[in-house]
Amino acid sequence: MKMTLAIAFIGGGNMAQAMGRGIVTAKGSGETIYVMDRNPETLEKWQGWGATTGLAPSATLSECKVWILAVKPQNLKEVCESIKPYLKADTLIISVAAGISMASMQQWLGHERIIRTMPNTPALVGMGMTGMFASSVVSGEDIALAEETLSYMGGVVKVDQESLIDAVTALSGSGPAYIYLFIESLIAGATKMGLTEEQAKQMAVATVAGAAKMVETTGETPAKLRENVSSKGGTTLAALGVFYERGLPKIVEDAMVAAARRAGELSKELG
Ligand SMILES: NC(=O)C1=CN([C@@H]2O[C@H](COP(=O)(O)OP(=O)(O)OC[C@H]3O[C@@H](n4cnc5c(N)ncnc54)[C@H](OP(=O)(O)O)[C@@H]3O)[C@@H](O)[C@H]2O)C=CC1
Ligand SMILES: O=C(O)[C@@H]1CCC=N1
Repeated sequence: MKMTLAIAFIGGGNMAQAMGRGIVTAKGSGETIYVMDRNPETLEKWQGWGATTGLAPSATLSECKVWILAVKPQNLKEVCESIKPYLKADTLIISVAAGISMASMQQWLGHERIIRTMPNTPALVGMGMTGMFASSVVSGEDIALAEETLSYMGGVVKVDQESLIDAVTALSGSGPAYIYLFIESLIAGATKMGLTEEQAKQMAVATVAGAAKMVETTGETPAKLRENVSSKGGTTLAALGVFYERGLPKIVEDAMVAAARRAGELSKELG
């Protein structure tokens, strides 16, 4: 027997699929999920996970208590206007859109029960991180429901000011891309030194994952763990010297500021 629909993804692309996959893995099936996306090829993947799908807004949306808004910020206003007729008073909206303010979504939807979140794509493997902000009109029950939904994808951190969602975007939302660039660079450096692509990838991935796990589990600061690797007069200090000389910490800070600034620009341009 088909299970009752519970969650609707509005937009079924990259971020929604990462989140959906987290739910499917945790629940064993996508039968409680409804996905609305205008691309039939995108929907095929969801159908393979057991989800119900639709190409355009329909009454099926009203069957779902939680709606996850997962279209690009540029598409959000038109999408909100198209789904608005199917909203019920108790529908809980979770937005994952970068830069779009709570006030704009409340206005476009004529609805107050909205939670703003910033997830990341490692949700796909249950190792996501989501920052969330709920306004004072959202009940404790709805916040708990949002946290439960998001916990299928990994960790959840609540922030108490909406503006901090831009900082979350600059750290964990966009962050996987920074780490992928670092991994790409490690692989490129190692293959130039003669390791095969496969060997380099295996070592780069294990190094990044191992270092992150050390920070998570040892209770040591990242700075102390870095010092533990850095033998006096050794190889690590030779490498770190280049990173400092070229200003890596400042480069990272500037990059994060650029991401947060872009979120602010999206807000000004789109709502
Ligand atoms: N990707 C990431 O790592 C992260 C993304 N986000 C946020 O997630 C949101 C989605 O991003 P992402 O998944 O990368 O984007 P995608 O483009 O991969 O997915 C959005 C999907 O929604 C569809 N869509 C757009 N408009 C409509 C419409 N009117 N009706 C039906 N379907 C529609 C798109 O179709 P089409 O392609 O035809 O436009 C596309 O399939 C963004 O707001 C982004 O800020 C947040 C955190 C991380
Ligand atoms: O690049 C973007 O705008 C989205 C938001 C965070 C990650 N991807």
